[in-house]
Amino acid sequence: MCSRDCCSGPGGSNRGNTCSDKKGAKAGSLTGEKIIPTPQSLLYPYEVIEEIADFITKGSGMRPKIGIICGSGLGSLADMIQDPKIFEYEKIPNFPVSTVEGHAGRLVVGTLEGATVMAMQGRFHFYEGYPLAKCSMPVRVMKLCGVEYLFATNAAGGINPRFAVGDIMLMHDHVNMLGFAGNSPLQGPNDPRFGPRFPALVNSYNKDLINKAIEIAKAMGIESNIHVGVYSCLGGPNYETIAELKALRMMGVDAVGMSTVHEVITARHCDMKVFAFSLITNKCATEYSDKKDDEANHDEVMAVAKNRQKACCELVSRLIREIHLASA
Ligand SMILES: O=P(O)(O)O[C@H]1O[C@H](CO)[C@@H](O)[C@H]1O
Ligand code: HPA
Repeated sequence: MCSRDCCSGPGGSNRGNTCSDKKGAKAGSLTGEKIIPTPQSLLYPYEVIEEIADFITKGSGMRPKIGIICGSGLGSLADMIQDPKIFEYEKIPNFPVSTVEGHAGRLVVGTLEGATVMAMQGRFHFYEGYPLAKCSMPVRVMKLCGVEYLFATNAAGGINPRFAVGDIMLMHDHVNMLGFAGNSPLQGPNDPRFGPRFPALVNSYNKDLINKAIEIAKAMGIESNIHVGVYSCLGGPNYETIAELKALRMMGVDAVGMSTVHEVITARHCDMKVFAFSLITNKCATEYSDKKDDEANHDEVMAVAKNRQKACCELVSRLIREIHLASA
């Protein structure tokens, strides 16, 4: 089974759900040929993930314990890493490439507050044209590199009216809208070496880490900018309509974005501890208005992330320090 970008990602000549490398399968087309569905989990068999993980652990000489995914404009989280070994995505075998502004496209391995860490400076989104299994494949790579804790960060729109731009929402749950639409990174045959066929997702977001983060926020004096809430991932790349935002709010969603949930599902499936937060980069309007200011835009998202990167970096580094000290 082919796992290369030719079959399943932006720039690939055979995008969609077909694979001309598959024995006996014809490349599909929209002109009447048979379309061969490629189960998402077959895109990256265990052995391919293992090869990528070997490439990183051998290339860096490290087995990182904590994995970080940098959200839009939050690449500075990876810049904190000391003695970094940097792997450009395009030079990692079988790795996708980043196509979104604010996602540099490199994996950084090194130490942070004494802990060995690896950070994705650039994540993959469904709207880039990648299947979910491909978007979250690096989480499995992290697992096989030795990672036990996933720190997933994102930029998100605040739906909860109490949230202000620049606040940080610690995720304690999610509503998986892509899942509602029948999409999962775990679709296809299950490989039990990663985890069970039917993983439970209650308690996905580690409560101890949330509590520690709240304590850290108090010590940093940013307690009033910290919330605990529910994130929802939509497919994007368009931002939401007012009616969608109203519906999400009625469902108990506090912040909305286009990422993270499939990474968390993949991490929980392989039994990682998860800590995740959303930087609220814009307030989502839930009432109709003619004001242009009410419309989300990626430049604003990036600008707010840049302004708040210091606080995000401090929160992450202090939490990593606590994890490291507790395990030392
Ligand atoms: O979730 P991250 O990658 O932080 O990025 C968020 O910001 C982008 C939209 O401005 C979308 O990609 C959305 O998901
Ligand atoms: O308002 C938003 N909606 C979806 N994704 C986002 N990422 C940042 N802000 C937003």
